[in-house]
Amino acid sequence: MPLPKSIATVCLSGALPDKLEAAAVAGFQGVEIFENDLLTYDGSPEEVGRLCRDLGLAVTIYQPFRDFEAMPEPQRRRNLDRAERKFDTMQALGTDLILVCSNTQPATLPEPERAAADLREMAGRAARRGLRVGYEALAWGRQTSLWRQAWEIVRLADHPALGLILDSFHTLARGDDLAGLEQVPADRLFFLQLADAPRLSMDVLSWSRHFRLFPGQGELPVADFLRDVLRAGYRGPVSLEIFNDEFRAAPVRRIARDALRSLILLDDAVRAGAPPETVPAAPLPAAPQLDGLEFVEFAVDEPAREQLAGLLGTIGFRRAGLHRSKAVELQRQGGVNLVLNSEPDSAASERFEMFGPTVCAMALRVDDPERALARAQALLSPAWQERVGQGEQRIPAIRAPDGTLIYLLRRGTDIWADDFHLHPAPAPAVPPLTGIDHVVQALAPGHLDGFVLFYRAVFGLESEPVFELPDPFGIVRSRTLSSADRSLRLPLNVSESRQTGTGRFVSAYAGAGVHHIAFATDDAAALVAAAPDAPMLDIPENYYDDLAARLGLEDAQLGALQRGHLLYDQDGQGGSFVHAYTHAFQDRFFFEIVERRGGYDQYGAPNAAVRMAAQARQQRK
Ligand SMILES: O=C(O)c1ccc(O)c(O)c1
Ligand SMILES: [Mg+2]
Repeated sequence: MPLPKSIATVCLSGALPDKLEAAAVAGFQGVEIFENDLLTYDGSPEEVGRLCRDLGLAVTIYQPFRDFEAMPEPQRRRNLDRAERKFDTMQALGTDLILVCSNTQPATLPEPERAAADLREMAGRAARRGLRVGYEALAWGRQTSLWRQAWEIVRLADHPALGLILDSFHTLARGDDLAGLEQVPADRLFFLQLADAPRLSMDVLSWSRHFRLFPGQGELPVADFLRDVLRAGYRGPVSLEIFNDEFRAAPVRRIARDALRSLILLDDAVRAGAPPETVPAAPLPAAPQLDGLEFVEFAVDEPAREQLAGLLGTIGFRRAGLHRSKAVELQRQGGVNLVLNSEPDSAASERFEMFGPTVCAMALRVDDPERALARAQALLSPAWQERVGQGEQRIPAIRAPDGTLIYLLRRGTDIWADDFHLHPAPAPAVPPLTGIDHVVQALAPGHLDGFVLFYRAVFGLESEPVFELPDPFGIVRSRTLSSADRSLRLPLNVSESRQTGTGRFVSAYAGAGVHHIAFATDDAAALVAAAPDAPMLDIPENYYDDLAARLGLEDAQLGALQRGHLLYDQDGQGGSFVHAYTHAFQDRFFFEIVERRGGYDQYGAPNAAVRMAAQARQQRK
């Protein structure tokens, strides 16, 4: 049996009953009741305790109890009286554990013996009522800011009702680790809180109060931390304590589901090396081996289908097949398949009715679709089954967090011959595309961390740190997820401004969606030269002047780039990147042609501002 999963009410939005219900529906077994959530609620602690029991939730802890230890008199006495009143609340709630976080007051005395004596007194009073006290080092505590200091005080106090509480954020944010934890007797480890975070350079209090993330969304080694705690013998609940401004503002059910998904993934990450009784008996089905995108599907109607086929035709796409029973056509250029779906009464038409022309599905080639689907389901992403015609293939699918369908195809199988009448394609007039290099999605603010967790968890993608890209009308934040072999690359863009290209796209779609698709080629200049009708985005001369100055390109190379409206980037290891953009289709999504040379592994971020300014000009024409 894995350890019980718990979540602090502070992670979730809404009134206290909404938080509790969301935690229970997601599948948590316990909750930490945050004092503020109780104080602001108009029901008694008894009612809250009853509600938790009715929902099948244990109240794992009541917290926080602040600024208690090592205070001079008369605060010392007052604090002990205050503790008695909190014990009453705990008994009404039905929990036996209170979290005392280390004192942040300037008046606290620099005397561990005093802190220990006060905690011992509090623990003695708690024990008389069958209650316990846990002591946690806040990273910004006045005298106690490291777990080893907190342990030293607990050890000195030496009371069976007093133990240590560990919180991954406070330890990892300080660059500290758990070396030496095995010296702490396991029955002194009272509680475990987990939180991840992005690496930020700011004061640790603000970082902790606003930017914590669920494990797997950030950059801290939370799995290693958990493994160390389990190895030290801890057997209590594993509890998420995430202070995050976006989570507090988001729909509570969505955040609660992300929370549980993060713990399911974490259980699996620590399997190797964790005591077997602390993790689920069955491992998660392994993440799929990915082999790129077999197709991307657009929801269109007849006029949009014709216009989109027209735009694609300028870069060499041709109609290569028609579906046997549905209004669906296959457009193909080299190794790229795009499906244009105008079938009424389908998942695609539903998307089209809501949003207009938009990407409604992506198909991933995987080693084992059934295993990939089982993993997705185990990670709380339900299967989706599209209506199929007689004799047609059933393709397993799941839905991305924005509702986009993700089909799972067995790599190496031909999915086209059964369902499509295929036409022999005429020899292309332009150099062939070799595949889909990347697919960029624009997300509504507040959705990035949930998407990152979904793709990391379900598909085992790796994520890169956030880039900030300047659009003329605001900042676009971009974080890329990709498979280790780079056969799948998914940059995710978010903008707080509604005026940026990303922001306008998101408001037009009232949500998230594919904002652009980059096609790979071996020779971008040749492709653009052979596609004179392609509406390529104009790039200002200043850009090429700067390129010459910055990178010292030769005149011939510079001239070729400029003629082709091509952008250029280099990495420090001899790799380079040549890319160009089409105009947007109906001011919605657009296409990019990319050529990677010499192992270049980025996305031309230095050129993003030039591209976004050119698109803003284009949009105003
Ligand atoms: O930010 C705080 O004050 C705070 C309170 C309680 C905790 O458990 C914690 O980790 C932080
Ligand atoms: Mg904590």
